[in-house]
Amino acid sequence: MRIALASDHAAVALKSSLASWLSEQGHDVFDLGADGTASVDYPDYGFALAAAIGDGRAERGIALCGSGVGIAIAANRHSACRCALVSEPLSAALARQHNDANAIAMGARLIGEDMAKACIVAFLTTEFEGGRHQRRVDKLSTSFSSVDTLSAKEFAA
Ligand SMILES: O=C(CO)[C@H](O)[C@H](O)[C@H](O)COP(=O)(O)O
Repeated sequence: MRIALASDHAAVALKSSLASWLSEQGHDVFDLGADGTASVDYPDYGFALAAAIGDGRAERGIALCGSGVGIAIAANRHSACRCALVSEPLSAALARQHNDANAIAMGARLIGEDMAKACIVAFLTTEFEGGRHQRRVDKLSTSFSSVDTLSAKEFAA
């Protein structure tokens, strides 16, 4: 599978370990940075990851920062990216089964390497269930500009 990884400075070491591990398993892995521990801004890397999914370079993405929160928010600004923040494998599996997530985000300051790997295994091996979930995932493609102008009442209708 073509898998993109991206992180800010807080998760460079974890990203490097995960990239090697995924490559050893035969995945086509590419690392979008960051390349060192100098302080950088997670939106730049979340956007890069989402863009790689959006233009087809990557089938899946793994986004890492200190908590996973910031880079997940950034990645999800791109309409092509459905990035789930996970810290255990069940959430990663559900993100595939119900949400057809094409990226996961994890926090390098919150979870260890073994747990990150368990989340990735669940993420890469679980299929989207479709059915009622497809309708909901389709709704996620509502454009941001449309969302911005809708009232809560219109969403519920
Ligand atoms: O986005 C985050 C918080 O939700 C990440 O944890 C970042 O990695 C973190 O904010 C970076 O913090 P730092 O103090 O600049 O290392």
